[in-house]
Amino acid sequence: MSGKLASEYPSWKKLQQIYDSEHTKLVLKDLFAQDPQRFSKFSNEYNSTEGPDVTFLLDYSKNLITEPILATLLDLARDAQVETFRDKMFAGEHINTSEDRAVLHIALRNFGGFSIQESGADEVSGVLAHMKTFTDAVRSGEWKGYTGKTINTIVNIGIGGSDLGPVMVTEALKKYAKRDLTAHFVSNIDGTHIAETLRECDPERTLFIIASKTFTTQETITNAESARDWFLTSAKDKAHVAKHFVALSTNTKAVTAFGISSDNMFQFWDWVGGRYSLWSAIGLSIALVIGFDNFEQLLKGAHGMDKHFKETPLEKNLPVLLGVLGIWYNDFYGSQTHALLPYDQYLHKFADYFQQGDMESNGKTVTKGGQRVNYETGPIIWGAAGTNGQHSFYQLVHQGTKLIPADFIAPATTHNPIANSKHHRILLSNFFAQPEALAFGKTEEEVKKELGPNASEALIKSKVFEGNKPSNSIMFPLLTPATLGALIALYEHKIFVQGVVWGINSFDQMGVELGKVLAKNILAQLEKPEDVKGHDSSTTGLIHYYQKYRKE
Ligand SMILES: O=P(O)(O)OC[C@H]1O[C@@H](O)[C@@H](O)[C@@H](O)[C@@H]1O
Repeated sequence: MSGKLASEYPSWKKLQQIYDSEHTKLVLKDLFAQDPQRFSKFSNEYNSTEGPDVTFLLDYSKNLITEPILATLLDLARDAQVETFRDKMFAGEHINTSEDRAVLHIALRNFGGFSIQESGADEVSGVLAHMKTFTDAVRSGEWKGYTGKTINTIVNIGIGGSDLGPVMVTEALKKYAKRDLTAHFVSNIDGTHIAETLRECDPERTLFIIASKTFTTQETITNAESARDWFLTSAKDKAHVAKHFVALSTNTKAVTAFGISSDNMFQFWDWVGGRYSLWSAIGLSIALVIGFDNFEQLLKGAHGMDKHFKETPLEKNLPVLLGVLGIWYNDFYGSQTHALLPYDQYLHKFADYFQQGDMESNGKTVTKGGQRVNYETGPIIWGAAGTNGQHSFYQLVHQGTKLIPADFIAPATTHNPIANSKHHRILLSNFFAQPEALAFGKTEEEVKKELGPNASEALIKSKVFEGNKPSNSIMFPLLTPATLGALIALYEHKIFVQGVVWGINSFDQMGVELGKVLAKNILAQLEKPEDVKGHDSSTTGLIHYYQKYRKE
């Protein structure tokens, strides 16, 4: 991000030459055969140096790299000044240039004393204390609803970054959940979402958490108003709203205007990006579900990874390694997507979460300086929890025409060792087998041997696995709050590294604006066909069709 396009760096040019001349020779089967030390060379164990013990293994040996290629990829990180920009982020410099903001999710989990000057950074511990007091009161039953009953249901109303993090983490840490507190998450403007949720709620025992950084997001405010109307149908008196509605926001004025008292508002700051906000007050639903101490462990685990990212040389720096490996496929192999494949049911929302985390951050076409890039930026992120994916899309990953790099993620120990951990052993055997199959495939010779002399040529060909499909494997002892925190921070920083190399601003999201503006304009035209003006014939035709058939 030195004002240049990434493709102008000497290291980028060198990588292109290496790709052109060597990629056909980069065959995992041969690379492993040639070097018995390949695993130990291309794997790293992470051990936290601060806070709770967190450890995991990153095995990146099944990538289409050699030592010189990796060294050149790391040169690319150096040419792009990744370390300088990382240090600027940690110091609170306004690296989100288009919005003139600092990028300080690391300040929300700063238990080890990074010195950060930005205003608001010194208020974090106060908000955490507020969250703790509130969380303890609700969970202990001390906080009562308007008829004196305890809270047994929470409904987080938010969208995007004000929804996906809490959803993913409460699912991931369900083992730590207070089971007699039900959590719902309403995000979609589709009235079905709030209507179906409210069917399961008792107004006397439900707490609504209105989560919106701006407190102007149409979906969230509309859902919150409908929730308030529903609540007041039973509670009647507006004064009761105080016991049942809290807000998580940076916008005190709008929160107060909604009718939520500032005592029931949990603050955060403009330097917390929506997709990096689960560590802030936006995490209140997480703290309510798993308890404040576990929430703090999550934060501390992330802080450990922040330290690792800040202090570890590039060669051993895990977010940097993941970042540059992704660039190798995205920009030189032409891979369009990257799959996140956790072999842990608790992580079933992990890919959904990083769809926003990665694609909203790095789905950009112009550099910070306003130049159009002449290379690919952010990959399409997708995935599902294993082994479900194996019975669905893995066919294409194994035998389709596309190269899909993937991260396999799994815990060594399960929280649910039912049937003497038989389930977990089967799960893990698949976690080990899939990357192996992807990397090494199955040759025509092997298939022929298996099928015998009478097999047709076509059948033989259909059973060949070309292999040579790259993957990373991440394994940790057990999915604890601290481990999850470290894992999320690992991917956050990977996204950062890639954004710096591509020279883009990973921290704005201008691309979500146009659709919002057009929808607002159309909303005002929906009543009468003669009001529908200023559109192309397709949009006009669609609106007219709606107007013909709607029943309201
Ligand atoms: O938290 P609020 O302000 O409601 O925003 C919710 C979401 O809105 C979207 O349009 C994006 O900008 C996201 O980054 C953001 O997380």
